[in-house]
Amino acid sequence: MEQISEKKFPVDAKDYKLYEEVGEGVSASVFRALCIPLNEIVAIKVLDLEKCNNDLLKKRVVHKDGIRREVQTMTLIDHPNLLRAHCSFTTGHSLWVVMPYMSGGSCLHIMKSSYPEGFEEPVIATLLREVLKALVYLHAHGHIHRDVKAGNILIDSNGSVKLADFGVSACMFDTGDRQRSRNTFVGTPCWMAPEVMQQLHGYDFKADIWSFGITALELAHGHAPFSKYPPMKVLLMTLQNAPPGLDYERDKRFSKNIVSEDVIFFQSFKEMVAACLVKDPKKRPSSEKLLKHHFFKHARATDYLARTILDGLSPLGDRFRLLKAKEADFLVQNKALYGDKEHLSQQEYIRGISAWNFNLEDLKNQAALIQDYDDISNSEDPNASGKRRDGHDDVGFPAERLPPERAHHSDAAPQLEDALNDIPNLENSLAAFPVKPLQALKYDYIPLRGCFDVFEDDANNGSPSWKDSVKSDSERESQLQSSPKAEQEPGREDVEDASEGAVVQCKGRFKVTSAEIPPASAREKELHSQLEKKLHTLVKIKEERFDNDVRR
Ligand SMILES: Nc1ncnc2c1ncn2[C@@H]1O[C@H](COP(=O)(O)OP(=O)(O)OP(=O)(O)O)[C@@H](O)[C@H]1O
Repeated sequence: MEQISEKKFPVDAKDYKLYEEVGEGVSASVFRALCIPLNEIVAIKVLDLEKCNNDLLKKRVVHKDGIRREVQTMTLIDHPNLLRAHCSFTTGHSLWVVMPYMSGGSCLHIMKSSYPEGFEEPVIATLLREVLKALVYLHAHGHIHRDVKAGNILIDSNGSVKLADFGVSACMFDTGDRQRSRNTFVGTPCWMAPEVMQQLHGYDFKADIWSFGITALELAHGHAPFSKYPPMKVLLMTLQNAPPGLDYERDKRFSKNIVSEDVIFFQSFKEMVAACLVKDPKKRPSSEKLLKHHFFKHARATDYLARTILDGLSPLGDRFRLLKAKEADFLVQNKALYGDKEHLSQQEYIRGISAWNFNLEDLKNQAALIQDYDDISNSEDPNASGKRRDGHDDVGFPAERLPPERAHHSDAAPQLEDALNDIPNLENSLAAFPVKPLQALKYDYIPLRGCFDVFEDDANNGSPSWKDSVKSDSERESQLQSSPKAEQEPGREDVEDASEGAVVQCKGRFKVTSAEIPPASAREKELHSQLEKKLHTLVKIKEERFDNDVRR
């Protein structure tokens, strides 16, 4: 039992009156509640400890130790932008964490209810600045948050912003078992940094900077890049594709007038995101440095949030109920399409499901993407599928589009050999991967794969061809080059410019530039191809294991 706040919050369930449910996560339900002796409204996160012990959650590293760590972190931290627990206690099989009630709810909920296409620029800048202040504090105190995303950014009625959910946070100063937890695979796939997925050399607080960049895009678009894809595909895409970023064509609502403030905003926003989404963590700025980025000059006082995005919103409980009802409808309507409910029951997806659409065009696009993977694998080794069935030896890694930091190395071949040697680590990482890849990578469910969609525009729908879209984008880019922008701000030397190099390939709206494709020697090519095959097999093995687990 713990007690931290200056006010004495009681540590007995009978002193609280639970009202409506206002949130739900993988491991917990959150209720609005009254603290009777203090006559104060609070939020209580109720974690079912029994449930947290089940196998699936264990895989997600949300077991009792994780929960204990979360509560510990929540009680020790002390920063206005971090959600601090008042107290915690167990009652029956549950752990109750009592915290301040954030009546605006999470940014994710607000977007789902009222801003499905994302927020306006000053709102984004304000939200992100507040989150970044929290990260500066956490990092300075040796913590990695590991789950930065819009769903964990909470807003109070006066517009104050707090970063929540330390369920997967880790301490940089941990040793022994705790340190090993930094070599595990935790977080939410869309927001997860490549080095967290790869687990080749561990990771540090720069993983939060990547997630922060993804969150920036999430707030701008209403959903995270790749969010329509199932987790295993997100993993492949994050590792293989060029980092996502703001795209002039797609995001021109942020730069309505070519000579206005909007262009400056767009350019600084784009640069800030590009700085975060560099695959080499060493090249990402620290949170402290990022906070100095001129993008944050567009941020306002937090009461601006109360006057804008919170204005006119219905009470959090009502919004939550509505979203849940939509999700339930979706499940009923699509049960026939998607098969048994088990396939849909991964919490990460259910929570995002209300914004999903079924889109035939996109289904085709996704099928085409998957075909690419099949082709690569099959063309390079006609016996590959037979080998995969045999098991562990033939496990793999993405090769052709390795991260640029690797591709640029002149001694790429030894690094690839390293990567091949590290395959067992990657396999372990994937073994801890929490959720079943849905159908997109399921070769035995071809008619179903990739049927989920969130927003059409992600998949280049309706674009005449990728070449056209790239051309128009680069034309606009060159217009922007001559516009006033602060490229020379301090810290830019750290920023990898994802736009350098000619665009040679385009998947959806994401470009692969020549800078990212190494001039490969024969040995490198051979290693690339081996790695690629091995990753395919690894993904298949993981899926089969998951299927077996679910059947059991
Ligand atoms: N203090 C609070 N006030 C209001 N709403 C809250 C509060 N804490 C959490 N919520 C709501 O409940 C949701 C789930 O909470 P939380 O993220 O802590 O659960 P979780 O099981 O740890 O989720 P995750 O899936 O992110 O691990 C949040 O997204 C938010 O909408």
